[in-house]
Amino acid sequence: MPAPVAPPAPRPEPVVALSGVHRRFARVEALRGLSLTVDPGTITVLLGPNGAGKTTAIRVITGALGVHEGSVRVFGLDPDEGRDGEAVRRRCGIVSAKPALYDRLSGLDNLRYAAELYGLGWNAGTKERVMAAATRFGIQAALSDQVGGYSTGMKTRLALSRSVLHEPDLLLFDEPTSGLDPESSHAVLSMIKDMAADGTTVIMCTHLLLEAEGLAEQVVVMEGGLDIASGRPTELMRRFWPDDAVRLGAEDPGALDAVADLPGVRGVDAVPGRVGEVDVRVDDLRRVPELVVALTTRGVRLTRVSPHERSLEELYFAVRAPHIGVAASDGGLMPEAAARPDLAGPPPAPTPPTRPTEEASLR
Ligand SMILES: Nc1ncnc2c1ncn2[C@@H]1O[C@H](COP(=O)(O)OP(=O)(O)OP(=O)(O)O)[C@@H](O)[C@H]1O
Repeated sequence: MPAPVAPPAPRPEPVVALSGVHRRFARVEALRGLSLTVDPGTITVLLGPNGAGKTTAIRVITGALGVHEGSVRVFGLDPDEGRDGEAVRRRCGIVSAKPALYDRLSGLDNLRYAAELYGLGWNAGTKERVMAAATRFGIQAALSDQVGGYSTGMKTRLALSRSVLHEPDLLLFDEPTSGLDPESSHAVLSMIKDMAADGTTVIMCTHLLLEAEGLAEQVVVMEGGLDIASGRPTELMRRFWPDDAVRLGAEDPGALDAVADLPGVRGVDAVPGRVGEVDVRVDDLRRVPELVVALTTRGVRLTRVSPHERSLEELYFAVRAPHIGVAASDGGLMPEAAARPDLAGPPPAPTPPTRPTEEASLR
């Protein structure tokens, strides 16, 4: 008798659940129906052009901003000031893009003040926490200096130290590596990973797609106050590009035309900026040796055969393409899109995607 199949584990209670959230400022509707779910212990990265609503979303989650419509739940509570705001904020650590610090105070006094605000008191245990946080973020040697003399990176490190003093369950970072040198950025990102590995939930905004690549368990691409796509990067990539692809290069670029007619080939895409290379979409990567043999038998001298892994950058531009009036290229990167870092005014009506057949499922 076959063993009974165990029912799937229930999904854990989300740490953050936003549903149909609208937030308006005088003339701008910064959030136009944003929905977002964040599971415990995961890293969610909010991506999107300037003005997409990322910072507003973070401020709504922390209760710094109320909403005009929709529902916001953080740890199952309403973070609005008049409701459970204080209870929510006690469990959150926040680092904004330009952290507010007291320039005239020393780093230590800034941390001490924050510890007192968190209700930790100033005792041996708190002092130990302060030193541990400052050491973790590499700012301990400068703690007695006035913060006004800190570099941008030192200020960010101090703000990061401050954000973890009360051992929050949810960390919200708005461009945490902005202004940091590569070494410091690397250190900060690996600390964020460590904290998530320890069970802390992290939500972060960044414009640096490479940075998000190694970090995001969930990406949320925002545009005009809405989430236009969200999910695990690998799942989103599979939705956009259901086929596996292999990149081929040849000494004679024209020789690669032959590949389109070979068995199992579903399409061939030029690689922007790389003459003599193409991405070949196949029904199964196990076809690749066959393709190589077929091409070499026809006298094609191959210079490159490598699986083509999609990057988060390609995904980002593919997701945004219909919103900026540039069709998603099968080759991935769209220089036209890269040259338009922001939209002036509301996005044009979406154009049908050329490849992503499941685009309709992306909001
Ligand atoms: N306090 C405010 N008063 C008026 N408008 C605001 C305010 N805060 C945000 N906005 C507007 O709301 C929209 C979304 O802004 P938001 O800062 O959330 O975007 P963002 O995605 O974080 O942008 P960036 O990547 O530039 O930081 C923008 O049009 C912005 O001008």
